Amino acid sequence: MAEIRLEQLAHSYHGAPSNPADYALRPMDHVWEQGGAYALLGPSGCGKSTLLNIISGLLVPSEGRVLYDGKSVNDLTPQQRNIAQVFQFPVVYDTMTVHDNLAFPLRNQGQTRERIDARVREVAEALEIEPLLNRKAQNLTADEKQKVSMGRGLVRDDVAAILFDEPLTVIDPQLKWRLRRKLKEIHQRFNVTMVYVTHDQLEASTFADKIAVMYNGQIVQFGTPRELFENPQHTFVGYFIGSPGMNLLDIALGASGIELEDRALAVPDAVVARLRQHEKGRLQLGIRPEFVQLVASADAVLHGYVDLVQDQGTFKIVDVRLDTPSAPVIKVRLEEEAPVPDGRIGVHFPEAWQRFYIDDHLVEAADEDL
Ligand SMILES: Nc1ncnc2c1ncn2[C@@H]1O[C@H](COP(=O)(O)OP(=O)(O)OP(=O)(O)O)[C@@H](O)[C@H]1O
Repeated sequence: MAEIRLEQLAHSYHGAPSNPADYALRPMDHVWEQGGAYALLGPSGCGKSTLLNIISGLLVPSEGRVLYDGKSVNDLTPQQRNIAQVFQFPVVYDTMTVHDNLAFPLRNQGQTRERIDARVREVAEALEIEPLLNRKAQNLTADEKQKVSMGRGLVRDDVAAILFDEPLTVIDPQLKWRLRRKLKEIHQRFNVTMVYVTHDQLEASTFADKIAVMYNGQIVQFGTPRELFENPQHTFVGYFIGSPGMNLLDIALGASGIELEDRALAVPDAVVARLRQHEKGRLQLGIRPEFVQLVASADAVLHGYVDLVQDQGTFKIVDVRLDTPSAPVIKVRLEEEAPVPDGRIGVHFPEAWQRFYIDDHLVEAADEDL
């Protein structure tokens, strides 16, 4: 097990990168602590696989260093790095039994037969594949093969880390949830550093204690699921995490305070003063659909009409179109039983849940603002 540290790491697939857009990974510093359960979450093409392959040694970074427990591994092969990697599609030896597939990495290390058998049984039991141990891998379903692939990653207890690259893609949706929980249990039991790549926020938050959100070749936030939900450091995190994502509204700093088009919003003076300290840039107000309140028309400065109601079974998503000149839509998440208001309604953003962004980055509240 190891701490994995990235130092000014960057990668470009172009021979001679000349601008930031030429980089699949932009310069980053990051630490995965020893024994942690982490997810690397982001949309397709943001650089997740590139980063994982650099950590495992399948890809040589064009800039920066990867350190395991403080030592650079840039010049080491994947084998020398002692990393286990589980890919999207199962990697198993079809002609071998499940037992022999799991035993293979240990036999390569020359471990004793007793030790191998004990460890194979332990891992098979954790993954609930004990009944399959004597079956040939070629006769297994895709789900079962992927469990064997995971088992091959878990079976060695000397690995620096286990990297999972969207490992549940081929798994039946019914089984996915169970396997994610299983992986979490296995993490707690074996205490090994795990990095789990996914584009699915639910998958990330059920597995990981901390999630690194990637966007455009950068880690834009590293935090617990709760931190990502309550305090998105970047508008992308606000938009990507949550169901639906955060409402983001263009606002301006006027003489009297924060203005949303032709309306003056109720924002504490200290927050307005703080925003005024910043250079010019695109200013946005973010508010999660869970925190928007629909109130009596007389009690609000913003008003609108319900445009659309989507019943999700356990909650409702209501689109409210504001009656400001550009008529933006605000998403509001309501309890399943809550009534949907009729006619002109007031829309209120509680101060505690207002977040402000300049050029997509959160403007942190100063202690005295809180
Ligand atoms: N071998 C390659 N040669 C050139 N460009 C590449 C190569 N591999 C990836 N890229 C580009 O690098 C960027 C990051 O790709 P990467 O596969 O790391 O993203 P990802 O987040 O893992 O996406 P996905 O979830 O679709 O696998 C993308 O723009 C991709 O087109």
